[in-house]
Amino acid sequence: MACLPSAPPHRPLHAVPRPPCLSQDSVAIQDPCVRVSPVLAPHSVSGEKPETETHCADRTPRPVSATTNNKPGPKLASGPKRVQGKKPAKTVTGRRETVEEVPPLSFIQPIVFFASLTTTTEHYANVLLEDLRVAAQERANPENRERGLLPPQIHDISYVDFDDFFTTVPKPPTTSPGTRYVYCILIPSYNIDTVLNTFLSHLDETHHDFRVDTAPLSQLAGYSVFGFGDKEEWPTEEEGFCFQAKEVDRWMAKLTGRKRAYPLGMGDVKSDPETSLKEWSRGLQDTLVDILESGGLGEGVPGSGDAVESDEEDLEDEDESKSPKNTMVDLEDIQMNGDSAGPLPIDFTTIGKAISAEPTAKEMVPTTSPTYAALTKQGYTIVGSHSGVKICRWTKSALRGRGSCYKYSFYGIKSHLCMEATPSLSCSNKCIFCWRHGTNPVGTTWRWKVDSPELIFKGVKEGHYKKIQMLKGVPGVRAERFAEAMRIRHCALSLVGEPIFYPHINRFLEMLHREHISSFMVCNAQHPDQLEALHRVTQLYVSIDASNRESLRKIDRPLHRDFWERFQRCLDILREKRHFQRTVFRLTLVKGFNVEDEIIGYANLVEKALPGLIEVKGVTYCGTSTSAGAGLTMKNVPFYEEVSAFVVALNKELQRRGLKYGIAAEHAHSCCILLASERFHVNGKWHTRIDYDRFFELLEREKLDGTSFTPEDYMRETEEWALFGRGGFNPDDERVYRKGRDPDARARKAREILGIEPASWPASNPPS
Ligand SMILES: Cc1cc2nc3c(=O)[nH]c(=O)nc-3n(C[C@H](O)[C@H](O)[C@H](O)COP(=O)(O)O)c2cc1C
Ligand code: SF4
Repeated sequence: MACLPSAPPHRPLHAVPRPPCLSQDSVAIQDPCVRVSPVLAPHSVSGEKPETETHCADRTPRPVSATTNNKPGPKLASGPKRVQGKKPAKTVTGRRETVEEVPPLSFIQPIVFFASLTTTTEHYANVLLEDLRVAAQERANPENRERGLLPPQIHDISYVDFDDFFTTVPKPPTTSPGTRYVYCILIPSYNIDTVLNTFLSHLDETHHDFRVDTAPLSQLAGYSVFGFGDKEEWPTEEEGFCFQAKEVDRWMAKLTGRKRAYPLGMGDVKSDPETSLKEWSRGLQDTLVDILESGGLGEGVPGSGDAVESDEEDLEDEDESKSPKNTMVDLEDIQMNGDSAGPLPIDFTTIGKAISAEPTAKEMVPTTSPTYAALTKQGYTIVGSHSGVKICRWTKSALRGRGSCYKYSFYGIKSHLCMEATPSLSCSNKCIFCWRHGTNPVGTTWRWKVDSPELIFKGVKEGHYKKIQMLKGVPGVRAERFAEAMRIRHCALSLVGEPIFYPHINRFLEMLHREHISSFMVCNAQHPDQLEALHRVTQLYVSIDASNRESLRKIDRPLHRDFWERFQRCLDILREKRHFQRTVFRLTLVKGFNVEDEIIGYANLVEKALPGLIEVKGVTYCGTSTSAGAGLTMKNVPFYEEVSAFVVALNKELQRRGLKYGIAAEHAHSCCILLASERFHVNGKWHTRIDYDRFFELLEREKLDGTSFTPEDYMRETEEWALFGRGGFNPDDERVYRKGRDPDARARKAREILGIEPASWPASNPPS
C-alpha cells in the first residue's frame, strides 16, 4: 500500500532559544489569558505607555450595539505630526527596506492583535496565543541564546493606541535590537459601524497621510490576517464573508510594503473555525521559522502583497510571452556540426537497446549553458541535468480562487494541486507554436547523462513546493488553498520537451503513483517503441497537430525523417491501449495551417486510434521569433466560435461514420472543447471526470493480484456547468476577466452563430 502523507508537509519549528534579556519571570507573563501592554512584553517596546492588563475572565459577552458604544474608542492621531521614519528604499525584489542600518535579525516577536464584539474572536485569539506560546517554549534552545522565537504578546485592538502599532512599528528593546515583530491580526467582520471601521479608517488615513512615509510599517518582519465571519448569512466573499479581514489584509500590504508573511485565512463561525485557524497557525509558524533561518520573507514573486492590489492583474503568464529570442540551442545542429566528443547517439526509441548512463556523457542542460539561463529566466526550475518544473499561471489563479484550467472542468483537476514537470527538457520536434522553442534542446536521440528517477522526483517536488511558497504573499491567495497546495495531487507531464524521452520514465511514474499523484502524460507521437513500453498512466495523450503528412511536417517540423510513419504507429498503439487506458487526442488548431479542409483527415485519425477523448484547443499566440519566422501571427489564432464550428463539424463527420462520439464539455476561458466517446456517456450523462481515489485503489489491486481495469472503472460524472453550451466556468470561483475578454460572451456568441440553444439541449442529447 502506498504511503500517503495525511497532511501538507509541516516543518517542525527549529529549536529556538530564549533571548538573554528574557528571564523566566518574564516568560511567566505569557499567560494566554493576559493582555499585555508594550511594557509588559518579553521584549517591551519603546512606546512608554501606561500598563494595561486585562484578564479574559473579566470580560463577559457583550451585546453588539452596547459593546460598540461602551468600548473605549481608540486614540486617534491628534494634530499634525510628522512621523519620523526612514524612507524605505526599493530593492531589486521590489520590497521596501529602510535605508537606515538595521541590526541583523535575532529574535522574532509575534504580536497577536484581535478585535471582538461578542468574544468569538477573542476566544480564538487566545487559542492562537497558546499555540505560539507552546511553539516558542518547545523550541527554546538553551544552547543558542542569540536567535529564536519569543513567546507571543496579545493586544485588543480596541485598547491599543493605533499610533504605537499601526502608524509606526514598536522599537525593539535596546538589549536586543535585532528583534523583529510579526503582527498576527485576528478580526471578525461586521456590516454595521463598529471599532473595526475606526481601525480600518486609521489604516486608510495612515496610508493616505502625506506626512507619513510610504510603508511606515516596513520594519515589521511580516504580518498575516485571519478573519472570522458567518457563512450562513454571508455565504461567499462577494456577499461579504470576512470582508473586513480582507480589507485589513490589503491595507497592511500597503503599510508594510508587501510584507504579507502568510496568506489571509478565514474561518466560518458556523462550521469549524478552529480547524481553519489551526491550519493557518501552522503555516504561520512555518513562516516564522523561515524568517528566522533566512533573515527575511525571501524573494516572493512579482505581485506579492503589491500595494496596487492586482485585481486588474494580467492573468496571462508573462514568462511565457517573454521567451528569449536569441537563445536557440539546437543540439541536433551541434551534432551535425561534428560534435564528436559526446557519446555515440543511441536512438532510445529502439527498444531493447540498453541505455547506459555513460560516465563521459555530457549534461543535457549544464548550469553554465545559455539554455539553462534562458529556461530559469522563464521561471523553470531545472532539476538535475535534464528535468524541469514550473508553476503554471492557473496554479496561481486557483490559489486566489479565480478558477482552474480546463482540466478542472473536464477532469476535476484543481490547478493548485497540480505540478507541471518534465523529466526531459529535450524534444524531437520544433513545433511552430511551442512556447519554449528556441530555449529547449532538441534531438532525436538520448545521448546525455541520465539522472536517476529518485533525484528527479525529489527535485521536481522540492522545486514545485518552493515556487508555491513564493506565492504566499500574493494578494488574494487564501490560506486554506495555500495549505492544500502543499500536497501535490496531480502531475502534468507536458511542460516542455518529450517526457517519454527519459529512459526511466516508468520508474518515475511509479514514484508518482506511490504518492497518489495522478499522471497526465502528453506525448508528441514520435516515439512508438517508448509509447508501447509505457506503463499505465492516469490519462495518456498524444498531440495531433495535423491530419496529414504535409501539414504535420509544416507545423511540428519533426527531426525524424520517418515522422509520419512514427505518428501512424503511435495511433495503432493508442488504439490498443484504449481498452485499459484513458486515451486522448490533443488537437491544437492553427488557422491557416491545420484547420481548413482537414475535418475528413482528422476523422480518419480518430477512426484509426479510437481515442476515449478528443480535446480541441485554439492555438495561443506566443510571439516568439521562431513562430514569427514560420509565419505565425495573431491572425492564426482561431476565435472561440471557429473552434466550436470545427468541433461541431468533426462530431458530425464522426457520427456520419457511425463512430459513437459526442460533444461533452467546454472551457471557453481557454478556448477548449472536449469531444468524448460514448463510453463516457452513462445513464444519459457525461462522465468525463476522473475518480482519482478509485484509480489508485484499482492500480494497487492490479499490482497486487493482476486484476486489470478499464477507463470506465474510474470515471465520474461531469459537472453541469462544464457541459458544452454552459461555458465551463466553475460557479464557485471568482470571475476576473482581462479587459475586453469575456469567455461567457464568447461561448454565447459561438452558440448564436451555430444556432445552438443550451437550454433546449439536454446532456443526453448533444447536438450532432
Ligand atoms: C450585526 C452583525 C453583522 C455581521 N456582519 C458580517 C459580515 O458582513 N460578514 C461576515 O462574514 N460576518 C458578519 N457577521 C458575523 C460575525 O463576524 C461573526 O459572528 C464573528 O464571529 C463575530 O465575532 P466576535 O464574536 O469576535 O465579535 C456579523 C454579525 C453581526 C452580529
Ligand atoms: S494541467 Fe497544466 S495548465 Fe492545468 S494546472 Fe496543471 S500544469 Fe497548469
